[in-house]
Amino acid sequence: MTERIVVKIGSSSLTSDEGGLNRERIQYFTSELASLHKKGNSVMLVTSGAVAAGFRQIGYATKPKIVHEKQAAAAVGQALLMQAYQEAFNSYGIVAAQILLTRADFSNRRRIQNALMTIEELLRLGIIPIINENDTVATDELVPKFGDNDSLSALVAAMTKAAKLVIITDMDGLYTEDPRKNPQAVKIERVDQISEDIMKVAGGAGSSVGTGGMRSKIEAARIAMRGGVHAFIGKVQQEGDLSLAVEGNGRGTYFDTKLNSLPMKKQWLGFHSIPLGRATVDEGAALAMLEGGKSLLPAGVHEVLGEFLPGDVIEVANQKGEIIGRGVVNYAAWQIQAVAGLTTEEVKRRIDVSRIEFIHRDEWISLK
Ligand SMILES: Nc1ncnc2c1ncn2[C@@H]1O[C@H](COP(=O)(O)OP(=O)(O)O)[C@@H](O)[C@H]1O
Ligand SMILES: N[C@@H](CCC(=O)OP(=O)(O)O)C(=O)O
Repeated sequence: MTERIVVKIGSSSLTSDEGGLNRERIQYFTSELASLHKKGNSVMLVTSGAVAAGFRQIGYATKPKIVHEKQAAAAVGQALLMQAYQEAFNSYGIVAAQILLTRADFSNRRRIQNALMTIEELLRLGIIPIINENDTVATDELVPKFGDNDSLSALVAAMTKAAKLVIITDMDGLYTEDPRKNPQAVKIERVDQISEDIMKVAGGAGSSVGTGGMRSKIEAARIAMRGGVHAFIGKVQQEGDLSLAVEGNGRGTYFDTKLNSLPMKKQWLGFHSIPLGRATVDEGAALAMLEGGKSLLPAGVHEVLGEFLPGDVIEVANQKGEIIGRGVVNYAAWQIQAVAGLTTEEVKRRIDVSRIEFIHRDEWISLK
């Protein structure tokens, strides 16, 4: 069976603690990816390693921590990384393309649509898109950053409606604790649902070149699963390991989902839109939205915060303060404040709105 597959490779798998690219590893991963590609799969690669590849080249002794130093290292390292991949893929007769994205690109529907159309065209031509965060423009201060590439890879997988996301790291899966800290930790083979307990076992980065650790990988698996993508987190080391991972026999943890892929509009709403307010709803309304697939009427709204206009996105919380989803509102903040808790007849008497639903079910995504 041929599939659309996103493979993410972390810095820890491509470079050493001392910095610089490990060419042998690049050669190995490329041959694994080429063999997936040869079988007719549409393969996308999300790769880290720009900072780790570049810092030694420009004379830093260790992986930099200051933003502009990291960016300088990435600017040098990204070119080295791409050059190494291009050469390696060329030896298999495969053309590779570079795509650099930021979180801001995802929050703008037009921009991400353009990026997706480019990716579609590349895949149609049998080219492997090689994706990384655009480190030289993304900083925590100016443009929100992914930081690690785990969530970037999950968003790419969900947006392109991939069947699988393979996150390659230096550990052969998720353990009950970080095995570097507790060698007695036990491997978790399968996860069907990402519960609070699963989030708790995942710790931070293990090596000095890694960034997100297991926590960001689990978060990525959660985004992928929500978008209908099966995820795998693990290690590939020997010939054929990547194909084994894709086929379900890899050395790692599998995160299986029963959900279908989400339409682009709902993905944008759930994961990339910027909410401008929050409405707290009563228990009945929360249940009707989450389990009955119903719209939210003013009667179920308890409290509203923020300044928003019709067409803006807000978060919806239950009475415990937990966020249960996001939706596009049909009312301005002052309008819903005036009619929260009132019956539909009463609302119609008091204000004039184009649609009676405060949030229509077609403009809503549940995040519970
Ligand atoms: N529960 C856990 N199970 C496995 N690894 C864990 C766990 N908690 C933390 N880790 C650490 O996460 C590291 C992998 O993340 P990271 O260093 O960011 O790698 P990468 O560069 O591949 O993204 C492992 O080396 C490991 O030390
Ligand atoms: N965009 C950055 C990624 C930073 C990073 O270390 O990420 P990761 O190894 O995936 O945890 C780079 O290429 O260096």
